[in-house]
Amino acid sequence: MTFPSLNPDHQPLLVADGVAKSFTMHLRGSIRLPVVENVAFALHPGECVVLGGPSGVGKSSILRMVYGNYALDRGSIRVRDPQDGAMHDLGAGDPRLVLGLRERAIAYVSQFLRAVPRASALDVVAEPLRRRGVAREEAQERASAMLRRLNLSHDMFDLPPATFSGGEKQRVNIARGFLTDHPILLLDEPTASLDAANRDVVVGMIREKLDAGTAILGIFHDEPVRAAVATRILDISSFSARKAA
Ligand SMILES: Nc1ncnc2c1ncn2[C@@H]1O[C@H](COP(=O)(O)OP(=O)(O)OP(=O)(O)O)[C@@H](O)[C@H]1O
Repeated sequence: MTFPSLNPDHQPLLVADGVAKSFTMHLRGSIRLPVVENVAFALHPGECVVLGGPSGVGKSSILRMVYGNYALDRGSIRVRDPQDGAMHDLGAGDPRLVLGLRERAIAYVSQFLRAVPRASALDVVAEPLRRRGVAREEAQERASAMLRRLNLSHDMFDLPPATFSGGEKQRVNIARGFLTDHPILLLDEPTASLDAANRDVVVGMIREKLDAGTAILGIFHDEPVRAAVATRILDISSFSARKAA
């Protein structure tokens, strides 16, 4: 007998509650810049929640808080750890917890690749798999297949991505983020620098992730991509701290 409440498909993988964020501009007389407040949402397996709202409303800031890059002023962001099935508050600011959840629960495709000097594109893509214990040969084979799917020229696989074009770097970044099976995937404008053909490849990859039960939280300014992948739009304007300020 199974209990519905124990079915992982019915349980959220991430719950944000009462989240507030402001920035203090220390070089500008410590002016406080409120951004968002009372941010509350849940993310379930197989859904793609797209953060919407005008420029500067706080979409990237929310994504960065969810990845543990930005501290929260208030509230909690609880994330399910596949290791013990329990929800842990990433917003509490424990760096070991943040690193552990990045290892096991949350993958992030940022807008820009932060390449390791001298590491080849293939190694940059394979590295998260290697850290998860996959043997070097298998990790490189899977990385290579992913880069081929994203139409990166084979000549570039052994080169460091530092000198690649914007779209080439973005494809390396996408391949790296999509190769592992983290239950939560954060996407910050993954198709911004891509041509139409590669944009379609990425839409296909996002849909496969959703079919496999991955929960996606993302920012997509590209309207056709957004329409093709979003299961729900979360309008961040409703959490803006500025309208009340
Ligand atoms: N590190 C930071 N220091 C100071 N202010 C910041 C910082 N990061 C973001 N902000 C400010 O917070 C506000 C929200 O920025 P954010 O990048 O989250 O918006 P956004 O909705 O993602 O915008 P866009 O759609 O233009 O990318 C902006 O006014 C921005 O200037």
